[in-house]
Amino acid sequence: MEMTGGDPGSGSGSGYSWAELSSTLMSMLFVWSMVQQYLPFSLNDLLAPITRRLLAFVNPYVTVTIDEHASEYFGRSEAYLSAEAYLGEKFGGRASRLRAEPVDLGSDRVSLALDDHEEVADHFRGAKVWWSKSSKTVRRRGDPWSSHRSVIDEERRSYPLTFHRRHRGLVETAYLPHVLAEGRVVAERKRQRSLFTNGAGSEDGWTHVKMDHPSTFATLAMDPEKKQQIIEDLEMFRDGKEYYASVGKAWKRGYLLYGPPGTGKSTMIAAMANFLDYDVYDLELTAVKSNTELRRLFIETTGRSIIVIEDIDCSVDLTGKRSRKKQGKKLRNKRPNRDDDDDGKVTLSGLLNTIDGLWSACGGERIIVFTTNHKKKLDPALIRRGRMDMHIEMSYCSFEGFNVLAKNYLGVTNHELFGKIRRLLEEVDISPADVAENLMTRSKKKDVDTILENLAKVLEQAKEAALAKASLAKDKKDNDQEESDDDDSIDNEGDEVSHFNESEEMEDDYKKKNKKSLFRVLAKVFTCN
Ligand SMILES: Nc1ncnc2c1ncn2[C@@H]1O[C@H](COP(=O)(O)OP(=O)(O)OP(=O)(O)O)[C@@H](O)[C@H]1O
Ligand SMILES: [Mg+2]
Repeated sequence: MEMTGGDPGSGSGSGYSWAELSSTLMSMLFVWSMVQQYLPFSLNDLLAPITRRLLAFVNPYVTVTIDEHASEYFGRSEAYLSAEAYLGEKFGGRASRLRAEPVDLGSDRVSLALDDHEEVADHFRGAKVWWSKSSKTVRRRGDPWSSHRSVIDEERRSYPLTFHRRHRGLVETAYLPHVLAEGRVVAERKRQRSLFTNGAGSEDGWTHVKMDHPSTFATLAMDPEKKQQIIEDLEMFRDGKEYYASVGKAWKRGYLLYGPPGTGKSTMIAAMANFLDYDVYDLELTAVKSNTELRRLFIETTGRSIIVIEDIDCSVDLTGKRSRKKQGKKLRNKRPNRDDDDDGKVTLSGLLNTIDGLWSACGGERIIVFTTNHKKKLDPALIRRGRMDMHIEMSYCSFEGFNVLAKNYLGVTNHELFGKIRRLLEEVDISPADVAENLMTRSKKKDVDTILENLAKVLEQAKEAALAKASLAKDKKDNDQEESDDDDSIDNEGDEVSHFNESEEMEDDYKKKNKKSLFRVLAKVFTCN
């Protein structure tokens, strides 16, 4: 906000004639501008402060300007948005020129704001103030971090607020806080949550649609205790503005969701966003061309949002292990460094620096969520506490999880087959996605008995398949062991050990994936019968 002496525009002041004063001022200014043209520059400079003081003496009005952008490269300022919401709500029915904007993409609701150069008078505790709306085109450099110095013309709007200087204290301490608080309430009421995505062909970074995902914590199948812990953690975060300020921490929190495919990681993110009433920024890292672009995308996110990077291990070559292996042993202990910049792709250090930069530079609460199927493959620096504060494992379907799904999909909380299904779920790894798929009714007539019987059959088949695989794997391991006992010349160097472990781990994941597809096949066979 900027405060200057100024002109209240039309309307009557309190206690004397504004029209008289206005015409006197106009005449003075006119004469002064004529005289100025004939004065040398140095004299003009000398007289400028005196002129300003003289004008302030004869013009008792002060103007405070609320700009659309607090800083050149940041989004629209919160103060501006609040003032806009306040004025739209209060004068929407009275101002003669208004601008209608859809509340959101695809929305049929519109919000009303004052049109450019429109003016309205407001009254507050006996004081009269004038709001107007002005706009100007500014020329600014494009991306501040980019080496390409493009220049962009941008329309910048502002709300100048004018009042008599004797109301200055009232405006500063009571009226403006009142406008901002009221505006925030109105904006909150009208707000429609959005799902932002990048890489949709838009040059400007994010594009958004209405966020409309039905997932809630009530419909999420997982261990109830763990679920409660997460809900409490989110509540602590949401209501923790003062706490975060008091301990000197940025109001941000990171969650790492890991677990096999189909266990509800993406579903959990939607439930989190619905619970907190936050926007979601789904960041597709493979579509980000450089660290520079990544920084810009992060900075463009707004407060009260969840920034999501799904399958972080697959997105880019971010895993320390993999990159180190590629670069050779010499680099094994190298920490991600701050200097490696834009070489045309996002790097681990670029991502770390961007997160840390966002954490310290941007106000407003933000959550960042990474998801992965392979937690062990991630560089520890990426997921250390402080960046990823809470690590949440999403696991195969438990009986408690099944109960939630049965209630969601079939509307049942008990059945004679529940006991059997419980025992099978304890022995078989099946994802909630696969259970959900089996619980989907294929016809209008919901035959709960048949559906649950089919699920029990799928679980039994899966159990047999798993046993057969385990016995095959055991035979293979015994064979390998015999062969390796025969060969004493193997060099058990650390790197090779870790390589061996990793390939084993990958094989494990591969097995799990196969098991999952096996479930899918079985599910299909049974649902077709
Ligand atoms: N825990 C769960 N609770 C309720 N529904 C679930 C759960 N897990 C999976 N589902 C169902 O399965 C579908 C797929 O789940 P989701 O996309 O969340 O899995 P994911 O863990 O993100 O998998 P991936 O690792 O492949 O991304 C969801 O649309 C949802 O219907
Ligand atoms: Mg997912």
